[in-house]
Amino acid sequence: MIIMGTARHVPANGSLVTTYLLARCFCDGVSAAKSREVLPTSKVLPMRLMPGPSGLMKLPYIGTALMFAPFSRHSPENFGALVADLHEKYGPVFKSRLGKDYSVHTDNAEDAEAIFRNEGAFPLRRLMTLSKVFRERNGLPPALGTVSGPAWQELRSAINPLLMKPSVCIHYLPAQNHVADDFVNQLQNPTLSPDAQSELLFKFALESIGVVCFNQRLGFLDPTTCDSPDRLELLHALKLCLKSIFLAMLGMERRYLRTADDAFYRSYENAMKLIRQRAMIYVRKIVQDVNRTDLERPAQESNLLESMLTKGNLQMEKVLAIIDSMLIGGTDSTARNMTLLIYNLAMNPEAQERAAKEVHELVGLNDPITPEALAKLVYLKACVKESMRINFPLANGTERSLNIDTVIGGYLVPKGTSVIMSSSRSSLDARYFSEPKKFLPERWLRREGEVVRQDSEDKKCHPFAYLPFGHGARGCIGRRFAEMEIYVGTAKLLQKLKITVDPKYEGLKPIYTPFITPEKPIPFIFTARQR
Ligand code: HEM
Repeated sequence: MIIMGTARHVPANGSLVTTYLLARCFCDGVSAAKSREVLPTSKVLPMRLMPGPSGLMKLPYIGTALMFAPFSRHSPENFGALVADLHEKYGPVFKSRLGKDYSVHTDNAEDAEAIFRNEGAFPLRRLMTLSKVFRERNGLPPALGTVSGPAWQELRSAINPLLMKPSVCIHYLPAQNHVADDFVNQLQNPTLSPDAQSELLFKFALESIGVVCFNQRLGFLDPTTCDSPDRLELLHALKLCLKSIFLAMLGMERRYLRTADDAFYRSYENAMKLIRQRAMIYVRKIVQDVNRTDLERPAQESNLLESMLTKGNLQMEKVLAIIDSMLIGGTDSTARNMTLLIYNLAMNPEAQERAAKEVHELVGLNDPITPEALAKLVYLKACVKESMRINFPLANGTERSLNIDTVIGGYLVPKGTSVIMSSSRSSLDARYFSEPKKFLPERWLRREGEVVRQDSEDKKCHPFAYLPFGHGARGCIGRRFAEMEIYVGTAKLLQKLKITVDPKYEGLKPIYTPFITPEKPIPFIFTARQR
């Protein structure tokens, strides 16, 4: 059985939608042979004919190395620009070597839709082999990114109700307000260098996810403790882990597969061990409380960790695996997207003023953000969405290993192949968004007494063209928390401060670490808002 994404080789008069619908019919049990019968002039070509880098670049591993400096102008941090160049050269669908195997790249939202709709019960991304190797060598149970199939589902279904439920998220709103207040207080310091501002955003993200993981403050935003050697060590370890995982995923590093003595692997392992050791310190206190019979327990989830241990019925090692994933997955991601949002608000003063006005009207000048106000901050939320559209969080987008043979761009891509869906390009594509290069939060607003741009109703806006948190059962598990942290952090910032930036910083050059970040920290200017 095959499924079809875009069919660039369908008859010229056959619309894409019709083709897709026909393809869906085939999925319902009609064979591949029949599919070709129904689309007589479509030529489903074998994957070996798919365009892509040729010659030595077709070789496993060597092909990957040759795509990067010193053989090209791209470093791994410029992976987004590299893939963009390849799309320009080879078109919307091409293949490249990422490590041992071929990966297919597509920037068609229709392909993304076809792939996601057929991903089955156990969606699969390429596994994070570096983390997998670490866990196996240390006799640890798998983490979310290192496992697939029923084992992944078992882990995910135990924590989905805890992490994806809005009531659990809202439970942390008071704590997030405090974290955001501390962040804004530190941001007002006019002597902060651009590097220090960038580091502060990272600390904000870590403190925010830390309070969720451990139900206590970690001290990253307290001026008296934030630069203590043990905290800086933890920050460094988190950054190192993420970067190492990214390099390994690109296929840039593979020696670690052979030996535990490899220097790249050693530094990753040491960082992971440090993170686990620090996490244990915070976890121990909560475990002691969970085991106490004299403490009255509230009926509502009082904190995530306690819920995982009691209601989720997870063993301690599995809980720690989840905490690792949350700390590593939830810091760079939120910090970098906040940075880009701050940048976009600075570059678009009208949007910034409208968002600030909304905050002042719904929250006031000093008050904390309540659940009711949070629900109504629609313009601020539209700014967050628009910022991630215009500066997509990842170099490309979500990846899936096909669980079924699939036709992509007219080529038959075999089951098991990894497909990278370039949302970073489709988010900026005029096929899917009107005036795609403009920062227009209004495009996301619904008709609720809001001034709505005509194109918010635009049929062009394909739901699979913009997926910053991925999609479906394997979509980002931290999405609700990430969004809440960004909304609260930004609302608190706009409540007090005005953001400006020298116009010479117009035209951002992003790099990926692996989340989007400016090539060099941008010196933002934060000034108190006039009362
Ligand atoms: C703006 C912030 C964030 C962005 C843009 C983001 C984006 C993503 C994306 C694109 C995926 C892959 C989804 C898919 O394959 O369909 C993902 C997965 C994941 N994210 Fe996030 N993320 C963010 C914040 C967070 C936070 C705060 C956490 C921690 C709670 C987190 C933890 C994870 C985990 C554990 C996975 C793997 C899920 C699985 O394999 O089942 N992320 N994220």
